[in-house]
Amino acid sequence: MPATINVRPDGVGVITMDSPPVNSLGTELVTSFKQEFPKLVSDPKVKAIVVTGKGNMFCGGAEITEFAIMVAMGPEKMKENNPVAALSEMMDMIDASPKTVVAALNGPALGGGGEVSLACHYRVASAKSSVGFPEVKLGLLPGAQGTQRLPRVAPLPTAMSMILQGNPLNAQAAKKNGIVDLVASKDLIEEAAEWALSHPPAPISKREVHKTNRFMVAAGGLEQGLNTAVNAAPLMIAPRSIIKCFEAACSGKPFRDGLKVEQEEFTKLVFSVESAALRHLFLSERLAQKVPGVDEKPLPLNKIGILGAGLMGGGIAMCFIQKGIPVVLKDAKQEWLDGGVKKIDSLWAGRLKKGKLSKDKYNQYHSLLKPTLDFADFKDVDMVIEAVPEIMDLKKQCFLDIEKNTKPDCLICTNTSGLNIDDIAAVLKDPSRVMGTHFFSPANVMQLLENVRTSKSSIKTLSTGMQMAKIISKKAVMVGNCDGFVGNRMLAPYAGEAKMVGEEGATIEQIDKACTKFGMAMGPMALGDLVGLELFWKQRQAAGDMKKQTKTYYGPYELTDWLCEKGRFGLKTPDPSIKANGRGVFIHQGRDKYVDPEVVAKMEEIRKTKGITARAVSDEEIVERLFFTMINEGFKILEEGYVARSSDIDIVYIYGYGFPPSKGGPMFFAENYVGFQKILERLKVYGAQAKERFTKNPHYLPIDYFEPSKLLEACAQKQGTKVFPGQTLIDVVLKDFRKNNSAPGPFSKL
Ligand SMILES: C[C@H](O)CC(=O)SCCNC(=O)CCNC(=O)[C@H](O)C(C)(C)COP(=O)(O)OP(=O)(O)OC[C@H]1O[C@@H](n2cnc3c(N)ncnc32)[C@H](O)[C@@H]1OP(=O)(O)O
Repeated sequence: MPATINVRPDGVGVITMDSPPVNSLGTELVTSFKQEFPKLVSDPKVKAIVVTGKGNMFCGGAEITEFAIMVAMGPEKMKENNPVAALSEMMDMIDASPKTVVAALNGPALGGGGEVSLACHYRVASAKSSVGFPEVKLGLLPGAQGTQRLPRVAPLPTAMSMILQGNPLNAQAAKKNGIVDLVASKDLIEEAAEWALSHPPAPISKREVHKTNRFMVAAGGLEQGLNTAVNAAPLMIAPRSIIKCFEAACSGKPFRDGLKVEQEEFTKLVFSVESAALRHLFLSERLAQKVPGVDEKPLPLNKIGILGAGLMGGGIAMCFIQKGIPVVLKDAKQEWLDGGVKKIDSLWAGRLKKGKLSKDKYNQYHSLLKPTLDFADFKDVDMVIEAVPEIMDLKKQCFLDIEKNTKPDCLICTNTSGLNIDDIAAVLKDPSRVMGTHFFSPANVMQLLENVRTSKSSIKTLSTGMQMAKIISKKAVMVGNCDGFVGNRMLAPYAGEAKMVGEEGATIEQIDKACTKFGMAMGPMALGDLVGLELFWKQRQAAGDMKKQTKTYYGPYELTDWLCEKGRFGLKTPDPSIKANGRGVFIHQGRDKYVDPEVVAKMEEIRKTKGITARAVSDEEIVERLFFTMINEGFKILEEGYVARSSDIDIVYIYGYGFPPSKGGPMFFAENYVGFQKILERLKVYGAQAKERFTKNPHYLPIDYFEPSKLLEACAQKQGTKVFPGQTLIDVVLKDFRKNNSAPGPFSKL
């Protein structure tokens, strides 16, 4: 039974929520709770009741997978079978108990779990427990009475921060804010039982909202909270609904009337595409950890070697050290090593100065870092991550040196973002030890890790790579070894079209603004300046033929070449003569930036050379051309088998490229916001325009990124087909597609 009861000798009935892994309030648990709880109420031997959770978790909230089922039923059917209404009834049942009910918080009480605790008359918490309402992160609000109960116990600013931002409170803070009555010092259940026996029933629903909270609402306190929330996430609709619920709670309305508002707002949110997107991300993030076929026990990772003490190598070293894992950091020259260590130290010292890092931790971090020039220091490491410059021969030589100096089972990983990892690995006796670990810059900050599977990587290697990401708290996605992997491969057409619409007449400001208005953390032009404009330029130089670019034509390169030839790579290249801390497309001064007038003049010159007359380009066209080509590339990656499922692409884009979470990632956006048919149709239109440009103007090369993916075409044919709640149509179509087509990627037959 997911809810179990037992009666203690002192007459306290204990009901335990037991639904692993997090005691989420699925239909089964709620039904079982509603059957068992009345037994305690009616049992004459029971004097008081304690509600608790099994294991380390009180309760992780409503069962998130059931929301998709609710939505699939539609609002009408939902009236008959509504799991959240059932949850609310469970709250009423607890609240109305004639016997005192105490929540014994044995661990986190989140969302619906927090609401169960507030339905109880009192809360006794273990020191390691917490209370939180993270629903807003799923585009929702506490829909099982939480919005009406919390402002009846906590000060409004606390309640707002908890529900609008989803910030949990630890037991001590919850006690300070009136949410928890006692933090247990010895035995949680004993102390909760004692509290229950010595206090009368006191349902929160009967309490008046504190007059300070009422006064704050009357004085406009809610608007401030709303503004902060809306500024932080302008595309989200949940904050407005949450504010309506607070208004209802704090305006003197009876509890039941407030619940009606909460119910209405919750229903609106649960049916919204924003909430669907955020729920998709929650589940996708966890699904990405389950890589098909990668199921061996990982190797232990007790010590790590990093080769290359540059910006990436240093950032990667920090990730391990901050988790207590010793790192041997090697470079080829003392000055490079010193520079790397200095940079790392400056980051830790900065945190020390701001009080964000203790002196002890700072010292501990340094004790875990061993800088060296000697490969022999890699003799006992379990994994080496190579982060040297992107030069194939250099990487191959490094791999041979690593092989000579490490244990035979030590993993050898490369942080390359552009080179073929199979080619690098081919120099080794045992290429099965190799995989790609593509970190994003700055590596100690960015959450994404693209783990790259080569054609020879062993399952043990891949399992260890996924485990490594968990240890250092990265969101890892396993991808295949294709050009640019997932993220940069999809970025190429996006960046290419950004340059193309610029040549056609859109201004640099307009291009970036259209993308930030779409929700991107920054526009493509600003992104280029941030990551460094020279990357692609150097790749093309290395490939030997500047005109041909690397393998395919990703839009015009004249402007970037001109900037790179002048040494203006973006944020990393200051220009003291104009007081710029970075110069690329933009002149960066402090935190401000403006488009370099010389860039505008150069763009006009390029247009003149190519015989182009600038035209007005609409924001809509910019968005379609940049994002639809990016999405098309995502479909091609799926059809070629370089990624397991569409949601993995979404995770890459959310955590690595600043794609707006409320749009769920590019593939979710394609399926749920735009529709495959429209994308296909627009790709054809823009593709025809690109073809005409190429045929008429000798300055252009043919573009193949408008060529529609076969998988996209197959999805467009099936558009509108119903799939099981929680599934995506892309993945359903993909399954058939993979059955009937062969493809080069490692996931093509999985
Ligand atoms: C009506 C109500 O007001 C509405 C709600 O309650 S909405 C739900 C609100 N609750 C939440 O948002 C909490 C979501 N969960 C979490 O934040 C974290 O999972 C946690 C802090 C509870 C545990 O974190 P952690 O120990 O790192 O484990 P984590 O990997 O995240 O989760 C373990 C498993 O439980 C699942 N899970 C966690 N919370 C869940 C939930 N509320 N519903 C369904 N599944 C859940 C995860 O998907 C994962 O499944 P998997 O093993 O198949 O991958």
